[in-house]
Amino acid sequence: MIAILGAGKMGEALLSGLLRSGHDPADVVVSDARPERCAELLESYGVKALANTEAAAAAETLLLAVKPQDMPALLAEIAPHAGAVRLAISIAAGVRTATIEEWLPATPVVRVMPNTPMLVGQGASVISAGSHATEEHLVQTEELLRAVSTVTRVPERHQDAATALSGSGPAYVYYLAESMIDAGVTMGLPRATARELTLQTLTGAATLMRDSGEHPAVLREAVTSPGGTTAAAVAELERRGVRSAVLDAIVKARDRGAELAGE
Ligand SMILES: NC(=O)C1=CN([C@@H]2O[C@H](COP(=O)(O)OP(=O)(O)OC[C@H]3O[C@@H](n4cnc5c(N)ncnc54)[C@H](OP(=O)(O)O)[C@@H]3O)[C@@H](O)[C@H]2O)C=CC1
Ligand SMILES: O=C(O)[C@@H]1CCC=N1
Repeated sequence: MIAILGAGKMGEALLSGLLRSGHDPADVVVSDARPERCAELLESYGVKALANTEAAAAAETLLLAVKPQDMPALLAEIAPHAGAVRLAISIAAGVRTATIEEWLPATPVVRVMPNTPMLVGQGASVISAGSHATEEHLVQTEELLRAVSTVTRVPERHQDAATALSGSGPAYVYYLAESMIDAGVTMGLPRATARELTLQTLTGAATLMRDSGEHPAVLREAVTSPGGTTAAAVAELERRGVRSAVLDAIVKARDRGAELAGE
Protein backbone atom coordinates (compact mmCIF):
# COMPACT_ATOMS: atom_id res chain seq x y z
CA MET A 1 0.00 0.00 0.00
CA ILE A 2 1.21 3.51 -0.92
CA ALA A 3 -0.10 6.49 1.08
CA ILE A 4 0.06 10.02 -0.31
CA LEU A 5 -0.02 12.42 2.64
CA GLY A 6 -0.96 15.91 1.44
CA ALA A 7 -3.05 15.64 -1.70
CA GLY A 8 -2.55 19.11 -3.19
CA LYS A 9 -1.23 19.91 -6.67
CA MET A 10 1.87 17.75 -6.45
CA GLY A 11 0.17 14.97 -4.47
CA GLU A 12 -2.46 14.69 -7.19
CA ALA A 13 0.20 14.68 -9.92
CA LEU A 14 1.95 11.79 -8.14
CA LEU A 15 -1.36 9.99 -7.70
CA SER A 16 -2.33 10.27 -11.37
CA GLY A 17 1.15 9.09 -12.40
CA LEU A 18 0.97 6.06 -10.12
CA LEU A 19 -2.39 5.05 -11.53
CA ARG A 20 -1.30 5.67 -15.14
CA SER A 21 1.74 3.46 -14.62
CA GLY A 22 -0.50 0.58 -13.58
CA HIS A 23 -0.89 0.83 -9.80
CA ASP A 24 -4.24 -0.46 -8.63
CA PRO A 25 -6.36 2.34 -7.04
CA ALA A 26 -7.06 -0.17 -4.25
CA ASP A 27 -3.34 -0.10 -3.35
CA VAL A 28 -3.15 3.70 -2.99
CA VAL A 29 -4.67 5.84 -0.23
CA VAL A 30 -4.59 9.60 0.22
CA SER A 31 -4.93 11.91 3.19
CA ASP A 32 -5.36 15.67 3.22
CA ALA A 33 -6.19 18.43 5.66
CA ARG A 34 -9.32 19.26 3.62
CA PRO A 35 -12.05 16.58 3.49
CA GLU A 36 -13.53 18.10 0.30
CA ARG A 37 -10.18 17.58 -1.44
CA CYS A 38 -10.27 13.89 -0.47
CA ALA A 39 -13.82 13.62 -1.84
CA GLU A 40 -12.64 15.15 -5.15
CA LEU A 41 -9.84 12.61 -5.48
CA LEU A 42 -12.16 9.72 -4.64
CA GLU A 43 -14.49 10.87 -7.38
CA SER A 44 -11.75 11.48 -9.99
CA TYR A 45 -9.46 8.52 -9.28
CA GLY A 46 -11.41 6.06 -7.13
CA VAL A 47 -8.82 6.14 -4.32
CA LYS A 48 -9.75 5.86 -0.68
CA ALA A 49 -9.03 8.69 1.77
CA LEU A 50 -7.90 7.98 5.33
CA ALA A 51 -6.81 10.08 8.28
CA ASN A 52 -3.03 10.71 8.35
CA THR A 53 -2.51 8.24 11.20
CA GLU A 54 -4.58 5.49 9.52
CA ALA A 55 -2.82 6.03 6.20
CA ALA A 56 0.61 5.85 7.86
CA ALA A 57 -0.36 2.66 9.69
CA ALA A 58 -1.69 0.99 6.53
CA ALA A 59 1.14 1.85 4.15
CA GLU A 60 4.57 0.40 3.40
CA THR A 61 5.46 3.43 1.29
CA LEU A 62 4.70 7.01 2.32
CA LEU A 63 4.74 9.89 -0.15
CA LEU A 64 5.04 13.04 1.97
CA ALA A 65 3.64 15.91 -0.13
CA VAL A 66 2.65 18.64 2.33
CA LYS A 67 4.28 22.09 2.31
CA PRO A 68 7.63 22.32 4.14
CA GLN A 69 6.11 24.35 6.98
CA ASP A 70 3.42 21.66 7.52
CA MET A 71 5.93 18.81 7.61
CA PRO A 72 6.90 18.94 11.34
CA ALA A 73 3.25 18.66 12.45
CA LEU A 74 2.59 15.85 9.98
CA LEU A 75 5.68 13.88 11.05
CA ALA A 76 4.84 14.34 14.74
CA GLU A 77 1.32 13.05 14.08
CA ILE A 78 2.24 9.98 12.03
CA ALA A 79 5.49 8.91 13.76
CA PRO A 80 3.80 6.72 16.42
CA HIS A 81 1.79 4.93 13.70
CA ALA A 82 4.43 4.39 11.03
CA GLY A 83 5.95 1.14 12.33
CA ALA A 84 5.25 -0.81 9.13
CA VAL A 85 6.62 1.87 6.80
CA ARG A 86 9.49 0.55 4.64
CA LEU A 87 10.15 3.71 2.61
CA ALA A 88 9.31 7.39 3.15
CA ILE A 89 9.59 9.63 0.10
CA SER A 90 9.43 13.40 0.68
CA ILE A 91 8.96 16.04 -2.00
CA ALA A 92 9.06 19.03 0.38
CA ALA A 93 11.48 21.78 -0.63
CA GLY A 94 14.29 22.33 1.86
CA VAL A 95 13.35 19.50 4.23
CA ARG A 96 16.47 17.40 4.91
CA THR A 97 16.33 13.59 5.06
CA ALA A 98 17.99 13.91 8.50
CA THR A 99 14.99 15.94 9.73
CA ILE A 100 12.59 13.21 8.61
CA GLU A 101 14.83 10.53 10.12
CA GLU A 102 14.60 12.29 13.50
CA TRP A 103 10.87 11.50 13.45
CA LEU A 104 11.03 8.14 11.67
CA PRO A 105 14.27 6.62 13.00
CA ALA A 106 15.67 3.71 10.96
CA THR A 107 13.13 4.30 8.17
CA PRO A 108 14.71 4.57 4.71
CA VAL A 109 14.03 8.10 3.44
CA VAL A 110 14.39 9.37 -0.13
CA ARG A 111 14.18 13.09 -0.81
CA VAL A 112 12.75 14.17 -4.15
CA MET A 113 12.50 17.53 -5.88
CA PRO A 114 9.98 17.29 -8.71
CA ASN A 115 8.42 20.15 -10.69
CA THR A 116 4.92 21.03 -11.89
CA PRO A 117 5.23 19.76 -15.49
CA MET A 118 4.83 16.43 -13.67
CA LEU A 119 1.09 17.26 -13.93
CA VAL A 120 1.31 16.52 -17.68
CA GLY A 121 3.85 13.71 -17.41
CA GLN A 122 6.79 16.00 -18.33
CA GLY A 123 8.38 16.64 -14.95
CA ALA A 124 12.05 16.67 -13.98
CA SER A 125 12.80 15.10 -10.59
CA VAL A 126 16.04 14.83 -8.67
CA ILE A 127 16.35 12.27 -5.89
CA SER A 128 18.75 11.73 -2.97
CA ALA A 129 19.05 8.90 -0.47
CA GLY A 130 18.85 9.46 3.27
CA SER A 131 21.21 7.61 5.59
CA HIS A 132 19.16 4.37 5.74
CA ALA A 133 18.12 4.30 2.06
CA THR A 134 19.82 1.77 -0.21
CA GLU A 135 20.02 1.23 -3.96
CA GLU A 136 16.77 -0.73 -3.71
CA HIS A 137 14.94 2.29 -2.23
CA LEU A 138 16.31 4.62 -4.91
CA VAL A 139 15.19 2.19 -7.64
CA GLN A 140 11.75 1.92 -6.03
CA THR A 141 11.47 5.73 -5.96
CA GLU A 142 12.60 5.97 -9.59
CA GLU A 143 9.91 3.47 -10.58
CA LEU A 144 7.24 5.54 -8.83
CA LEU A 145 8.35 8.78 -10.49
CA ARG A 146 9.13 7.59 -14.02
CA ALA A 147 5.49 7.76 -15.18
CA VAL A 148 5.47 11.52 -14.62
CA SER A 149 9.06 12.75 -14.86
CA THR A 150 12.66 12.13 -15.71
CA VAL A 151 14.64 11.13 -12.62
CA THR A 152 18.21 12.21 -11.84
CA ARG A 153 20.16 11.11 -8.78
CA VAL A 154 22.14 13.81 -6.93
CA PRO A 155 23.92 13.88 -3.57
CA GLU A 156 21.66 15.58 -1.03
CA ARG A 157 24.01 18.60 -0.80
CA HIS A 158 22.87 19.47 -4.35
CA GLN A 159 19.15 19.37 -3.57
CA ASP A 160 18.84 23.11 -2.89
CA ALA A 161 20.55 23.90 -6.19
CA ALA A 162 18.26 21.48 -8.07
CA THR A 163 15.24 22.98 -6.30
CA ALA A 164 16.32 26.43 -7.49
CA LEU A 165 16.95 25.26 -11.05
CA SER A 166 14.29 22.70 -11.96
CA GLY A 167 11.88 22.80 -8.99
CA SER A 168 11.28 26.55 -9.32
CA GLY A 169 12.36 26.57 -12.98
CA PRO A 170 8.88 26.42 -14.57
CA ALA A 171 8.11 29.77 -12.88
CA TYR A 172 11.03 31.42 -14.72
CA VAL A 173 9.79 30.08 -18.04
CA TYR A 174 6.26 31.37 -17.35
CA TYR A 175 7.72 34.74 -16.36
CA LEU A 176 9.47 34.89 -19.74
CA ALA A 177 6.26 33.75 -21.46
CA GLU A 178 4.26 36.53 -19.78
CA SER A 179 6.84 39.13 -20.86
CA MET A 180 6.81 37.86 -24.47
CA ILE A 181 2.99 37.90 -24.63
CA ASP A 182 2.93 41.43 -23.19
CA ALA A 183 5.47 42.54 -25.80
CA GLY A 184 3.29 41.10 -28.57
CA VAL A 185 0.24 42.92 -27.21
CA THR A 186 2.24 46.17 -26.84
CA MET A 187 3.10 45.93 -30.54
CA GLY A 188 -0.58 45.49 -31.44
CA LEU A 189 -0.98 41.71 -31.82
CA PRO A 190 -4.26 40.26 -30.53
CA ARG A 191 -3.59 38.66 -27.12
CA ALA A 192 -4.65 35.19 -28.34
CA THR A 193 -2.21 35.42 -31.25
CA ALA A 194 0.61 36.63 -28.98
CA ARG A 195 -0.10 33.72 -26.60
CA GLU A 196 -0.16 31.10 -29.34
CA LEU A 197 3.06 32.38 -30.96
CA THR A 198 4.83 32.53 -27.58
CA LEU A 199 3.72 29.05 -26.59
CA GLN A 200 4.78 27.43 -29.85
CA THR A 201 8.08 29.32 -29.81
CA LEU A 202 8.94 28.10 -26.29
CA THR A 203 7.83 24.54 -27.04
CA GLY A 204 9.61 24.45 -30.41
CA ALA A 205 12.82 26.00 -29.05
CA ALA A 206 12.96 23.50 -26.15
CA THR A 207 12.31 20.57 -28.50
CA LEU A 208 15.03 21.77 -30.91
CA MET A 209 17.52 22.11 -28.03
CA ARG A 210 16.70 18.58 -26.84
CA ASP A 211 16.61 16.89 -30.26
CA SER A 212 19.70 18.61 -31.71
CA GLY A 213 21.82 18.22 -28.57
CA GLU A 214 23.39 21.59 -29.48
CA HIS A 215 24.62 24.13 -26.94
CA PRO A 216 22.00 26.92 -26.56
CA ALA A 217 24.58 29.50 -27.65
CA VAL A 218 24.95 27.69 -31.01
CA LEU A 219 21.18 27.62 -31.46
CA ARG A 220 20.96 31.32 -30.58
CA GLU A 221 23.69 32.19 -33.11
CA ALA A 222 21.68 30.37 -35.78
CA VAL A 223 18.77 32.77 -35.14
CA THR A 224 20.94 35.90 -35.04
CA SER A 225 21.51 37.44 -38.49
CA PRO A 226 24.30 40.06 -38.67
CA GLY A 227 22.81 43.50 -38.11
CA GLY A 228 19.36 41.95 -37.85
CA THR A 229 16.39 41.91 -35.48
CA THR A 230 17.62 39.25 -33.02
CA ALA A 231 20.97 41.01 -32.59
CA ALA A 232 19.10 44.19 -31.63
CA ALA A 233 17.03 42.30 -29.04
CA VAL A 234 19.95 40.38 -27.54
CA ALA A 235 22.04 43.57 -27.28
CA GLU A 236 19.24 45.11 -25.20
CA LEU A 237 19.03 42.01 -22.95
CA GLU A 238 22.81 42.21 -22.42
CA ARG A 239 22.67 45.96 -21.73
CA ARG A 240 20.02 45.35 -19.05
CA GLY A 241 22.08 42.55 -17.48
CA VAL A 242 19.35 39.92 -17.93
CA ARG A 243 21.85 37.04 -18.00
CA SER A 244 23.36 37.96 -14.63
CA ALA A 245 19.91 38.75 -13.21
CA VAL A 246 18.79 35.19 -14.06
CA LEU A 247 21.94 33.74 -12.55
CA ASP A 248 21.58 35.79 -9.35
CA ALA A 249 17.86 34.98 -9.09
CA ILE A 250 18.51 31.23 -9.20
CA VAL A 251 21.28 31.50 -6.61
CA LYS A 252 18.81 33.45 -4.39
CA ALA A 253 16.31 30.58 -4.77
CA ARG A 254 19.05 28.13 -3.73
CA ASP A 255 19.84 30.25 -0.65
CA ARG A 256 16.14 30.46 0.27
CA GLY A 257 16.02 26.63 0.19
CA ALA A 258 18.84 26.53 2.72
CA GLU A 259 17.03 29.14 4.84
CA LEU A 260 13.83 27.06 4.79
CA ALA A 261 15.88 24.16 6.08
CA GLY A 262 16.95 26.35 9.01
CA GLU A 263 20.58 26.69 7.91
N1 LIG B 1 4.42 23.51 -6.42
C1 LIG B 1 5.62 23.24 -6.92
O1 LIG B 1 6.05 23.71 -7.98
C2 LIG B 1 6.51 22.26 -6.21
C3 LIG B 1 6.25 21.89 -4.92
N2 LIG B 1 7.10 21.02 -4.29
C4 LIG B 1 6.83 20.63 -2.92
O2 LIG B 1 5.66 19.84 -2.94
C5 LIG B 1 4.98 20.00 -1.71
C6 LIG B 1 3.51 20.22 -1.98
O3 LIG B 1 3.37 21.38 -2.77
P1 LIG B 1 2.00 21.71 -3.51
O4 LIG B 1 1.36 20.45 -3.98
O5 LIG B 1 2.32 22.81 -4.44
O6 LIG B 1 1.15 22.29 -2.27
P2 LIG B 1 -0.42 22.25 -2.02
O7 LIG B 1 -0.72 23.31 -1.02
O8 LIG B 1 -1.14 22.24 -3.33
O9 LIG B 1 -0.64 20.80 -1.37
C7 LIG B 1 -0.37 20.47 -0.02
C8 LIG B 1 -1.62 19.82 0.54
O10 LIG B 1 -1.32 19.29 1.83
C9 LIG B 1 -2.41 19.61 2.70
N3 LIG B 1 -1.95 19.55 4.09
C10 LIG B 1 -1.41 20.53 4.86
N4 LIG B 1 -1.12 20.05 6.09
C11 LIG B 1 -1.48 18.75 6.10
C12 LIG B 1 -1.43 17.73 7.07
N5 LIG B 1 -0.91 17.93 8.30
N6 LIG B 1 -1.89 16.52 6.73
C13 LIG B 1 -2.41 16.27 5.50
N7 LIG B 1 -2.49 17.20 4.53
C14 LIG B 1 -2.02 18.43 4.82
C15 LIG B 1 -2.82 20.99 2.24
O11 LIG B 1 -4.08 21.35 2.74
P3 LIG B 1 -4.35 22.93 3.01
O12 LIG B 1 -4.43 23.55 1.66
O13 LIG B 1 -5.63 22.95 3.75
O14 LIG B 1 -3.18 23.42 3.82
C16 LIG B 1 -2.77 20.81 0.73
O15 LIG B 1 -3.96 20.25 0.21
C17 LIG B 1 5.66 21.15 -0.96
O16 LIG B 1 6.43 20.62 0.10
C18 LIG B 1 6.57 21.79 -2.00
O17 LIG B 1 7.79 22.25 -1.41
C19 LIG B 1 8.14 20.45 -4.91
C20 LIG B 1 8.42 20.78 -6.20
C21 LIG B 1 7.64 21.72 -6.96
O1 LIG C 1 8.59 27.75 -4.38
C1 LIG C 1 8.77 26.74 -3.70
O2 LIG C 1 9.21 26.84 -2.54
C2 LIG C 1 8.44 25.36 -4.25
C3 LIG C 1 9.65 24.49 -4.32
C4 LIG C 1 10.01 24.38 -5.75
C5 LIG C 1 8.89 24.98 -6.45
N1 LIG C 1 8.02 25.47 -5.62
